[in-house]
Amino acid sequence: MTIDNVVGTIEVWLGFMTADLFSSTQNEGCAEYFSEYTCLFRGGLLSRMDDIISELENLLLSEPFRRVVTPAGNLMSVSMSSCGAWGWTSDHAGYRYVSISPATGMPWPDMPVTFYQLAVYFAGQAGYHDFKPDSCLINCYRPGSIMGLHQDKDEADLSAPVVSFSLGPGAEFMWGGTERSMPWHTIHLYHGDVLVWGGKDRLRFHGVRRVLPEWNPWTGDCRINLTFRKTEQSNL
Ligand SMILES: O=C(O)CCC(=O)C(=O)O
Ligand SMILES: [Fe+2]
Repeated sequence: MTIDNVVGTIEVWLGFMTADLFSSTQNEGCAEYFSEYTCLFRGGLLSRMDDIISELENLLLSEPFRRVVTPAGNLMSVSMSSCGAWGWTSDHAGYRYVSISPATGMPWPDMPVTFYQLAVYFAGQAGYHDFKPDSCLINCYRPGSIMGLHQDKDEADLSAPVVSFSLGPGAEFMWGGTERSMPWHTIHLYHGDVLVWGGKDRLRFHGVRRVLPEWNPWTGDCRINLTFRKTEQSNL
């Protein structure tokens, strides 16, 4: 790796870069680094879009997007669906993973093989081998939807990365530190992008500040984000 291609790939990350980055083999298949543990594959999904969208449409028939409330009783602006053995949900009792969809009373739809294989592939390219996601949360951001700064920490296995697919209108993704009070930087996520974070970055605060008012031929005005996680819940 040359200094040129490192510099060319970093949008705003200079403050977070460490000397480790230059000697790291953690994510040597990575396209763009944001740190040693976070990697972006711009447009990584574009060649598979037909398959992804048709699987998505199919699973949304049995598990449509729905809005959930936070434990404090606030309706989230993002609507959600899930597939895989475990689905993330929230209500007055708290944030958690469940194996039965609260909306349908049925197990969540199976995770499509295409989704699973792509998530495993990009995790591997980012240096996270043996990733076996058992949950895929699907978020739909309509114009005006946001997701506040948060950590993904409801998974029992924090050694596995989070693999995130972005579809549809672009978004300003906030990428912060391991404390809420730390400054955050903007990573622009666009249609077809894959972002993978894990290791020391696994508990970084992050969120979506804004979704661009765009119309996308595949998803219309809805930004869809899929996050693959290994939850390793034990009471299945
Ligand atoms: O929409 C995104 O890009 C991130 C979603 C997210 O952080 C989450 O679902 O936990
Ligand atoms: Fe998150």
